[in-house]
Amino acid sequence: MYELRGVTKRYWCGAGTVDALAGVDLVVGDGHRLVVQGPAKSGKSTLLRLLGGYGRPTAGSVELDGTDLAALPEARLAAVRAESIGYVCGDRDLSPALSVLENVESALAPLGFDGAARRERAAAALESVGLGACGDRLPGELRDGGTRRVAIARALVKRPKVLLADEPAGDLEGAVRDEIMELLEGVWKAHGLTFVMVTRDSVVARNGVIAPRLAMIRGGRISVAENAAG
Ligand SMILES: Nc1ncnc2c1ncn2[C@@H]1O[C@H](COP(=O)(O)OP(=O)(O)OP(=O)(O)O)[C@@H](O)[C@H]1O
Repeated sequence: MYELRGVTKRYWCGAGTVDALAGVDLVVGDGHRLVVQGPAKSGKSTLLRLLGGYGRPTAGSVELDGTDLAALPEARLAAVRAESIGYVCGDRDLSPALSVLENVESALAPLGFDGAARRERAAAALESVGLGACGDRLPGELRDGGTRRVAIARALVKRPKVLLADEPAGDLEGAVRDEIMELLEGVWKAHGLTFVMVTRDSVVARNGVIAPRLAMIRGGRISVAENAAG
């Protein structure tokens, strides 16, 4: 469960400052899902990064299961990220020179699995996103949203309790975009994950299957527009 209280994130750039988040209060229950939609530069990625334990707020607290991530020493924070948080950020974290299987396996490197266990888990994660037969390919050889599926498998392979997605269907259109959203919906249902997604795209945000609970973010301030049990 996430509980954010009074979260501000201020960046210093040049002579000025930007409050990317300006006093955010937010609760996301265990196994619930939340979609946050807002325009460019409204604070979406900053919010998701703080939920993921990347960076610390300037003020306020970001609690995951009662632990304030902002107060953890860096090594503990890195451990929480590696064990508990799956992060999908388009497909830019994939290594083009590694095979699809190796890309997924690499998420397990900090967790101390031996090679056979890594391969077994990675193969299962690829199977779960419909890429069971593609492990030997390079990411660049996949088509039609395939690299997004690899990125989702890479986030899932550690079996996290939280899945965070930053524009997971960004740049995709039509049927391929819908397939990725349906995949995420299926993942959420199958794994009982706490799921938070941020997007500029109001079509994605309002996609009925994925967004029973929708929040809007503007200028670093968040408001939950619809509040089903999601
Ligand atoms: N590392 C940084 N240094 C300085 N300013 C930053 C930094 N990261 C973000 N910002 C600023 O904080 C504000 C919010 O940025 P953020 O990336 O969180 O918004 P966003 O809604 O994800 O935007 P986009 O949809 O364009 O990716 C913007 O004004 C941005 O320029």
